[in-house]
Amino acid sequence: MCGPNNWGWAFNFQVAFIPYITAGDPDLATTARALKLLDHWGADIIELGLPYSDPFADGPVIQVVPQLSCPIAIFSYYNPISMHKMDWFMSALKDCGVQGLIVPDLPLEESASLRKEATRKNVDLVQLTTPTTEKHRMKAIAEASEGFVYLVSSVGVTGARPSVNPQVQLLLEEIKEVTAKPVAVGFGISKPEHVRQLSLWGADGVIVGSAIVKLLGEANSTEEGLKRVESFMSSLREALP
Ligand SMILES: O=P(O)(O)OC[C@@H](O)[C@@H](O)c1c[nH]c2ccccc12
Repeated sequence: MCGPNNWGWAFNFQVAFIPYITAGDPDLATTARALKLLDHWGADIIELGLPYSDPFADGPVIQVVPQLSCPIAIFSYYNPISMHKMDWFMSALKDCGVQGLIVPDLPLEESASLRKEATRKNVDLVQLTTPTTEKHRMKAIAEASEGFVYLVSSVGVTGARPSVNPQVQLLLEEIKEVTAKPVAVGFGISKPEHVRQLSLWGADGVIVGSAIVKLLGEANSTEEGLKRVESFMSSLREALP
């Protein structure tokens, strides 16, 4: 069960491990299984990507969410959300047992109405800051962010990277000067040494997406893919303090 807030104890005792997978990739049945296994293997929060096809409302995935012990943050671009009435979308998230929402292409200046609706439904709208965000804007983003702040580690797109951007150490120092909220770092994290480094720099959470999606996508079968994800997750979790 969740603790006193939407995120349970995810950030209370350790560096949170936050895997990302995309709903329906390769199919909804696999997503449903993957959610249960990621939860079992120690995910503290799961970021669940909502493709434009918006399959989230389909059966198998919805049925699994209430069975999970870790909180779910839905990850969606603004387009699928804008195709629905905001209160309907937010009620659908809450009815499915979702704790958070991350919308990477919604600028802070345009997020007020979505944040208002999210607050009404007790869904945390998590904001993102990047290495190029000015400090005063980073402060405004952190203040507006609910639940935790998503610190994007590098410019560019998602994808495993050989090392963590060294700028993240200073970015974490700067963001922690302006907020007491947990800060989870994402983009490119794909090795135990990345996790160790971010923990040393003071990250409250590490978000891993592409490396997991790749393991699932490159496997010859769902079974093989999930087995690979299990050993990958265990290698990363071992690196957490
Ligand atoms: O895939 P990576 O490099 O591990 O980064 C996490 C990322 O996948 C996930 O948080 C995410 C998926 N799609 C995004 C779009 C923008 C920002 C972040 C994301």
